Amino acid sequence: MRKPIIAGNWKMFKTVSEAVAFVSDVKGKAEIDGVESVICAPFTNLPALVEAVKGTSIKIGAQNLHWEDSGAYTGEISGAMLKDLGVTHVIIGHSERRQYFAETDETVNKKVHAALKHGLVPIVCVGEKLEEREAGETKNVCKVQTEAAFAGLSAEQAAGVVIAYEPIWAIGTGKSSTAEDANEVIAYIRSVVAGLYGQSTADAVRIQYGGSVKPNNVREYLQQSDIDGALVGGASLDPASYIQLVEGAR
Ligand SMILES: O=C(CO)COP(=O)(O)O
Repeated sequence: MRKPIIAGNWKMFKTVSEAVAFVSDVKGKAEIDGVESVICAPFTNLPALVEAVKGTSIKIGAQNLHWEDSGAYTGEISGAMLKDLGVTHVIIGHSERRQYFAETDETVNKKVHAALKHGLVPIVCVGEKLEEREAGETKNVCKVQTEAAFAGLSAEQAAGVVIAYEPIWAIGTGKSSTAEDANEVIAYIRSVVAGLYGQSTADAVRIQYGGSVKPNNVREYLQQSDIDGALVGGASLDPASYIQLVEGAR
């Protein structure tokens, strides 16, 4: 049984005081036995959030990292730094980073290796653009991105990676993929992992859906055979909504 994982991607939202207030609102509520609940916040919030969730089952993630441990990389943050803070997860290769910050399949792969080296759970984002979907390229795009992200990983490392399938046209648009369509692509992504490592590794890898997930549709996604969680942007920012998202994965 794969443990469902709900991760909030706060993107560039919330100050430190807003982040701490959020945790006091969701404490004891966005904590459901058998569901992993992770808040992926801006770097500036991470120390205060790690402190605020102490004694709860809520975990804290970052939204990016650099692949080197240290060095002359102005403005960057390393996996070693995140681990030292008490961060447990890190989003890698979000489509916004691929689009606006020149993230490539190659840098995604380097970052996945760096995260695993430091004992961080990588949440690797893959997904197609609207024009790729319309051209019938959805599965191929996901295959190429998944294989590139996993390059050089052992089966044991691969089993610990979380994949987030996020069709780009569904992000922040309110136009979510149907649960059946998302499940079909996610099952396909699992078959790609099986092709690389065999079925038992593929069965261990957790694959989330992301893109306009809300409290009123989260359950539908999680009921599908291959969808193991959700990576949620907008609807993860409000405490009441975040609690419902975690409850929806029960
Ligand atoms: O990008 C996303 C999560 O990483 C999805 O964002 P929305 O939930 O706001 O569509």
